[in-house]
Amino acid sequence: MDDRGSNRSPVIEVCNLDLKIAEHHILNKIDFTIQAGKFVGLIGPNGAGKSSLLRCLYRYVTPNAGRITFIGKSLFDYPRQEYAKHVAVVLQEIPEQFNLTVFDVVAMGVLPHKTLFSSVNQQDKTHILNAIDKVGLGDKAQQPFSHLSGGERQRALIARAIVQQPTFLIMDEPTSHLDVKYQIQIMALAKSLNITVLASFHDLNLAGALCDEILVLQQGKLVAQGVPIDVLTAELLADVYDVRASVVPVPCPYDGVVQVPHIRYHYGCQS
Ligand SMILES: Nc1ncnc2c1ncn2[C@@H]1O[C@H](COP(=O)(O)OP(=O)(O)OP(=O)(O)O)[C@@H](O)[C@H]1O
Repeated sequence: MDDRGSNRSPVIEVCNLDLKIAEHHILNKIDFTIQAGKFVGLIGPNGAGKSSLLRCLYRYVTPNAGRITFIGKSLFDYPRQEYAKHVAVVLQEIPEQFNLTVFDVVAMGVLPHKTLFSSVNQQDKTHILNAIDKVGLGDKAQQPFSHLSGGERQRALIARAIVQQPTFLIMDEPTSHLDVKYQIQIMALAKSLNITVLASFHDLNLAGALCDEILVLQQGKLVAQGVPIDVLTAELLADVYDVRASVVPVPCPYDGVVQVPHIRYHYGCQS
């Protein structure tokens, strides 16, 4: 069912956000709202500011101006553990997690839900193993995380996010190390969680097929936002990415009703 037009409560509200690093204006007066349960894609060329914006949202950097409201309260007012319960992050830089097994890494997802004196119980263990199975790593649960391939590590980190049961999932290029099967499978899995997701993408067809809404950054400015079929036009691809392409509407793979954009690039036609 297409509920893209429905009015849900906002999970994230970004207002007039500015980020400067050493006099370089990286984000410029960014405004947007993400409603609960939406799967939102963040796209834009290299250097547009996608990772910087996500870093503001997962509190790795503090913006110079503007406001980020998370479920009605300033994002920066949440105590650390409270924030960790609500927000999960999957990044493109994959840490080594020295000496830990895949199970150990995924189990970190339950920690924000534990008090100082409670430990991982049988129910948690079942939940952790289920998440490891879901991302196709069931046979590697006891292997060292450091022995996994890049794509397998990324899938383990997505399993960790599943275990964390966040309200809001932030993913920075979550498919960058994944082969095409896992690109589709992992993103479908993230979508099936029915939580609010903001994920950056370079694969615009994947973004167009998966996302309820798309935000487009160009040189630190938000230049377009809306449903994929409205945003991912040949004109936008020419203006923002400087590529020639044709865009054909096709039925959404998830509901077969909504039209999503299918992009065909015209190779060799760049200016
Ligand atoms: N710590 C930093 N110091 C100086 N400049 C930075 C810093 N971090 C990012 N930038 C600059 O900010 C701009 C946006 O970078 P960012 O990594 O957010 O872009 P992006 O859209 O995620 O790019 P990509 O698609 O290549 O990953 C770039 O020009 C980058 O060089």
